Amino acid sequence: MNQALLETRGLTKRYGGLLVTDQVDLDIRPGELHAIIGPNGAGKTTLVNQLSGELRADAGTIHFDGRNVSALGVSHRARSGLLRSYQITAVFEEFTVRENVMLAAHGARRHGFSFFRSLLGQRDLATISDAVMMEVGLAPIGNTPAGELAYGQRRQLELAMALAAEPRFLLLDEPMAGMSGQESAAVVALLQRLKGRYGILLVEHDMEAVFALADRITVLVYGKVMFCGTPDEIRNHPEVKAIYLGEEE
Ligand SMILES: Nc1ncnc2c1ncn2[C@@H]1O[C@H](COP(=O)(O)OP(=O)(O)OP(=O)(O)O)[C@@H](O)[C@H]1O
Repeated sequence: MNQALLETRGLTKRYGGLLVTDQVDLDIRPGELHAIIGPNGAGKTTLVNQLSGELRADAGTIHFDGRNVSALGVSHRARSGLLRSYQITAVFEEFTVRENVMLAAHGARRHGFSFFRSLLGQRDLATISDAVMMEVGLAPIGNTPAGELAYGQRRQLELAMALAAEPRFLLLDEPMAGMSGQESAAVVALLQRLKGRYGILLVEHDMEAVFALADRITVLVYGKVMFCGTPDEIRNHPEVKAIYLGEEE
């Protein structure tokens, strides 16, 4: 049994009288793709914000790779490898796709020891960036300025920039939202390829994608974990079917 790479205990966030996440316990293993589903307003985005460090929890703890990161901010968590796709660095509109990916690769490495930093030259950054663009399917538009990208391509660029930073755990909040059918299919295929390499937490409303991709699924209802299990267990869970999947149908 693998030890959890990302573990939360009693994670809680309230806004006034509203408990948005309520004593959430998660255990996500290395290489696992773990989906969070739940009705609108269940607290999924709030949970992601707490994991990324954008929101400080009112109670509870977050351990990443055995280390308590609860008090760390976004950039510290990102540097330790726990990151959300768009957070690694800003997209520069006038720079090309390739230049943006290179900047992300460079930015994530500049905190290393200067000795290693100096070993990683322009050529290495270009090699890493080209490999990532190939993986994400952005290679054909590597020379397009980011400002000219369609919405779906831009989300793919954000994902490429996160991958260039060589994360250990990716937080993905509705990565397919607003994409065309073709673009969503490309992201599903990409996540299928990435699965196993990184821990991934995926919040997604597209149930077909969730059931195709997830190793395990946590169902959040009114901020509480209602159930956590494999896609088959979720499909056959009467309460989940009634409360969530029934609603989808
Ligand atoms: N900053 C805030 N102040 C007050 N209430 C908030 C705040 N952010 C979120 N909420 C409330 O917390 C609840 C959970 O919101 P959240 O966005 O986390 O849900 P969600 O599961 O991601 O929803 P969706 O599926 O619609 O994206 C909602 O009732 C929302 O109105």
